[in-house]
Amino acid sequence: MTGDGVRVTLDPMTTAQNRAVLAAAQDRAERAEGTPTPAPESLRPAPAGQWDEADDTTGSYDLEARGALRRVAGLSTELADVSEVEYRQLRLERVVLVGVWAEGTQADADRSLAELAALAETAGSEVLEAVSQRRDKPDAGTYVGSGKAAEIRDIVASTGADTVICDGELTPGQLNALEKILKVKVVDRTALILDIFAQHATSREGKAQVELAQMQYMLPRLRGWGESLSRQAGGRVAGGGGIGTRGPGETKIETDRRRIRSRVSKLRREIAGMATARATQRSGRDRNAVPSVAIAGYTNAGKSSLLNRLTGAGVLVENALFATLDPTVRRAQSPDGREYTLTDTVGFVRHLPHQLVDSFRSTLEEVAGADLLLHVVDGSDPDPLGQIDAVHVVLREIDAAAVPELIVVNKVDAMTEDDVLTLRQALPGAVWVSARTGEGIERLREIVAARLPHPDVEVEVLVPYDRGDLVARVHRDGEVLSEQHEEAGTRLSARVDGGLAAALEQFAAPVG
Ligand SMILES: Nc1nc2c(ncn2[C@@H]2O[C@H](COP(=O)(O)OP(=O)(O)OP(=O)(O)O)[C@@H](O)[C@H]2O)c(=O)[nH]1
Ligand SMILES: [Mg+2]
Repeated sequence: MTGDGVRVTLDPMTTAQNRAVLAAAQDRAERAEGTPTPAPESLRPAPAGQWDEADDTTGSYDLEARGALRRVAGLSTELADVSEVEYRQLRLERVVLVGVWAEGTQADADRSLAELAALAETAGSEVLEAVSQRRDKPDAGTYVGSGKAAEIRDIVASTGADTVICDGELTPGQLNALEKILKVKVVDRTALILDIFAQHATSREGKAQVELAQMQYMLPRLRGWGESLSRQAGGRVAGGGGIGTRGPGETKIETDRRRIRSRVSKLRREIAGMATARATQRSGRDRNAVPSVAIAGYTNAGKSSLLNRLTGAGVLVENALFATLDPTVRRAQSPDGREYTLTDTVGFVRHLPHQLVDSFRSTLEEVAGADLLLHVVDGSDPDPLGQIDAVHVVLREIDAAAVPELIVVNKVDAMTEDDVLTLRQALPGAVWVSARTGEGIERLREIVAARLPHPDVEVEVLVPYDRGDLVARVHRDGEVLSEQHEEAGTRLSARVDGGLAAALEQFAAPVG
């Protein structure tokens, strides 16, 4: 059955986040419009004031570099390899969004499309229109019903869109059938998220992980893309001179398949190698019994901002989805002087493509292996509880559900008092902070310190003055209960872990 169609013109003022993402996208689009010859322009630094004000708590240098890279990367649509082409052409396209709304309220459906819009804009597209349809379930053949498809075809024609983005993961058959009707390229939410990851990956490991996910997405869809590409010859794909002209024939598809399969195995091997190196570093930290705290949460919740606020790390902060892909580990210190590590990680999203969860598994082990999880929630989002649920789904997938969790509601500066009151009832154990203003950060530091695993051996020692190194270690890794300077040395009463207790044994002193 075909239900009622709802045509939504996205109100860019719905949420502050959406507004800011829109502004950033418009900014990008304007800059791109003024650059008919992208190469020289892209090498010029962005004018001052274009980005968040430059300060080392926002990693603004990285942001600038990313903006420049993004445009240089646009040139790579000239690559002849179909497997490299398909993911690099979403940016700066003019898109129509299409959602099927099968469950939940109208508000849920609107939020889902608003998120799709934010994703599209993060990828560099310009959103012209958003349409959603109420149905029991997506149409098996064409995702939306056939009547709706015809309506969307008219919208595409009248707005001059060159791409339609569907809010789900579509089968190759659905993508194909829709392209036949709409006469423009159709991509799904999974491809869109993969595209953003591809644009944001910077490290060798991150790039390999994204490419692996892309290849796995690509493999079953190869034929579909081939057909659509050949039919689109001479189409309006932005910046893609020649992309549409290379429809691979049957043999080419077979060759591509083989090539992708062998690339997949190679990438798996590479990623496994890099994961081993990281595991070695991690076990080094474990041996020294440095407790580890992982920051996780929905994308754009303010995880990197919080890391910067707690450690002055200078990690990239951007009002864009999936700004962070690589884990950053920084040392932090509790108010009582103990050291621990804080790790910033990739953000999660509703229906995070399983290909990405799979290929980022080794990175996400940082979360699963942590002693404490700071689950950062954007309190100013319209649906913080929905975001928490989505994060829990991913945490279960990566076997991190058992890690002790501390919910940190961020962006309280952007919340109304009413919102705070409502959310407080739903989240009684949460800590309330603003990474931006610093509000609540000291309290957070104290709570984190209290939740760190406690060293469990109590010692009473008299350490001679020439072993100041040991005293320093007790301060750094243990918990000092009392300290006195006596003639023969420093008398310490402290709680430490087993390793340190063994090193201190020779200086054991009777309580006195
Ligand atoms: N109003 C307000 N905005 C904040 C706060 N913390 C972060 N932001 C903004 O939220 C946006 C996202 O911040 P990030 O720190 O990059 O968020 P993230 O969770 O690391 O995002 P991803 O790495 O993309 O998943 C940026 O525009 C920040 O300036 C806060 O306490 N208050
Ligand atoms: Mg981040």
